[in-house]
Amino acid sequence: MKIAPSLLSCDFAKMGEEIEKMDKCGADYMHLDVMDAHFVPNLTFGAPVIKAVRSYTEKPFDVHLMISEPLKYIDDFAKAGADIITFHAESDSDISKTIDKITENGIKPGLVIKPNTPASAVFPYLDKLFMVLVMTVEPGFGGQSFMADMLPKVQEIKAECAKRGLDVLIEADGGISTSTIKQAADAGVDVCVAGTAVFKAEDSAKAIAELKAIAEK
Ligand SMILES: O=C(CO)[C@H](O)[C@H](O)COP(=O)(O)O
Repeated sequence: MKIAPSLLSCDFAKMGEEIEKMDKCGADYMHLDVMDAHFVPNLTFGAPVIKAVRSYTEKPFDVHLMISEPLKYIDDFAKAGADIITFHAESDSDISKTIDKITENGIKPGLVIKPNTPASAVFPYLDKLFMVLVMTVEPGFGGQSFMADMLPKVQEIKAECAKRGLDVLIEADGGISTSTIKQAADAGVDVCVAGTAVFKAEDSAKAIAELKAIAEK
């Protein structure tokens, strides 16, 4: 199980140092939540901030675009140093064109589905994807409760990938903790995003190690 700490829960005044700390604590990816106050009811940061903190780690930047028109901004996030860009199937941009734009920039593409979107929404694009992100909360805010009823979607996507011989990573985002990560792992999740569970822990290194140990039991 890979752990991607969500910087949404970090101290924004020290984002660079927080990234450096997560690197030392054993994070696999840095998960950066970009919100536009339109696609979701919250506003965070954009490409200039990501560019400013890029040099604090060599670990991959996993950039989750919760924005209405991702296609317009792919070049900006690529230049800022994203390694993986995930965007929503429910956004206003053409899905195929957006995936192609991400790939043309040398970035790994991922498609995200909100809780009310069926697993089948990602099926037409699976052969072009590096990752599928299944939201286990409604996107917009950290600290929400894990929706275990999203896990059958993980199993459906895993099964479809296996049927087609595709190796696509499945990421889960929202409400991941020591109480929920085992269910996610058992369903086939490869990467868990964790905000509160890592940043609000007294010892973030211990929290990441614990999450991994529980997932791999
Ligand atoms: O994308 C997100 C919200 O849209 C966050 O990454 C997610 O909620 C993680 O936070 P927590 O682990 O506290 O639930």
